[in-house]
Amino acid sequence: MNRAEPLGVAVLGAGRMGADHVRRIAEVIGGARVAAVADVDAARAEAVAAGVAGCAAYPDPVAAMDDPGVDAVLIASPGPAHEAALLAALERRLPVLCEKPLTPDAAAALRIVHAEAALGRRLIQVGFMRRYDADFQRLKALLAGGEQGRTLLLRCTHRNASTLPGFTDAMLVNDSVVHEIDTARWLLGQEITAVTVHRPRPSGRAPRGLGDPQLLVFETDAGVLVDVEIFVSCGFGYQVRCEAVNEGGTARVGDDGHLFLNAAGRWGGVIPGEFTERFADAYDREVRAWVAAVRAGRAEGPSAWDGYAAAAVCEAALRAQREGGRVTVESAGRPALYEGA
Ligand SMILES: NC(=O)C1=CN([C@@H]2O[C@H](COP(=O)(O)OP(=O)(O)OC[C@H]3O[C@@H](n4cnc5c(N)ncnc54)[C@H](O)[C@@H]3O)[C@@H](O)[C@H]2O)C=CC1
Ligand SMILES: O=C1[C@@H](O)[C@H](O)[C@@H](O)[C@H](O)[C@H]1O
Repeated sequence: MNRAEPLGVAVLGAGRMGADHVRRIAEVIGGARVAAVADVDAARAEAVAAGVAGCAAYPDPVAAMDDPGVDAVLIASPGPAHEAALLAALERRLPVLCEKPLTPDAAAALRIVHAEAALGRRLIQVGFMRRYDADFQRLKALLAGGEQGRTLLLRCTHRNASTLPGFTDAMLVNDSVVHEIDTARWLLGQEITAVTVHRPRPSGRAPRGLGDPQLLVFETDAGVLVDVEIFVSCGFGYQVRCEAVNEGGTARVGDDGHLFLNAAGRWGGVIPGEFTERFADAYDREVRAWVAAVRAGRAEGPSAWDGYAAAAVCEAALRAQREGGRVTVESAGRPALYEGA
């Protein structure tokens, strides 16, 4: 599908991420234009579309996909709305960039994998944007190079300053830890096979009903342990760190790239406030790569299978949260479409 004219994108969901992706496509990346915006909150869709020349607003996401100017879809509605939007896009053979999680549960994710596999070609990329972050890419290259030997442990920290009321234990896994699940699979090239969840006493800052922070320990099929501190009401900013403990050294990303000072008996740096700031460059690279691939008729980046694999691990983590103990991950067979990907 090599094409000269810009790719016409329908953005579904005009909330925080959707509005930011609209700005990114309209003003930052080139090669694409926002042809339509849809939000079940019609006023929100209209307000966002009004800022973009030639962009139509719809209250119905399917109507937006059917806009004549639309060649591809970016899904930025909440996770539970993803399955319906993905199936409608696949039915129309429209390439999709779907914000994480692919779906909040493994059964729905598997339905998407099977629907795409039945078409015989990849149309879906999942928005695991850390794969596009320069620091994480450096860490991946270092691990792949093998100069520090085999990785033994991956130690992850994921902190948000605060979260909205209504954030649940399940969202802690499906919306937040899902990033570490994908990051670990991608960095290590291994599958996660089991998970245990540990809960300290909850912070007084956590929204009512949320057990925050939590410590999740994942085991991979090659015997690596991945621990994740998830703390979504830490109060002081947005902090994502990942340290690989290898046979011959350690390598960490997370603070580098930001100002780090030593001064008069103190050390420290600047902590970004939000993911939109910390991963701004990764989101730009992600959407730019998606547009370039779609315009060239290719599919790349995290696949629907990666979305399913993460959902299967999330499901095991939710069971571990509820029931305690060590829970093994149950995974379906990988369709041929995703072999070697
Ligand atoms: N990659 C990343 O770092 C991040 C990804 N996300 C993901 O982005 C997606 C959206 O998250 P936010 O923008 O934070 O949520 P939000 O709540 O700010 O916005 C969601 C918008 O979707 C609309 N909406 C609800 N149902 C819809 C439907 N069926 N069709 C179309 N629009 C619908 C809502 O009215 C709202 O305007 C989620 O999948 C979330 O997990 C969110 C934050 C960061
Ligand atoms: O994807 C994201 C949010 O949905 C999630 O709620 C946050 O915890 C993550 O840090 C952010 O990257």
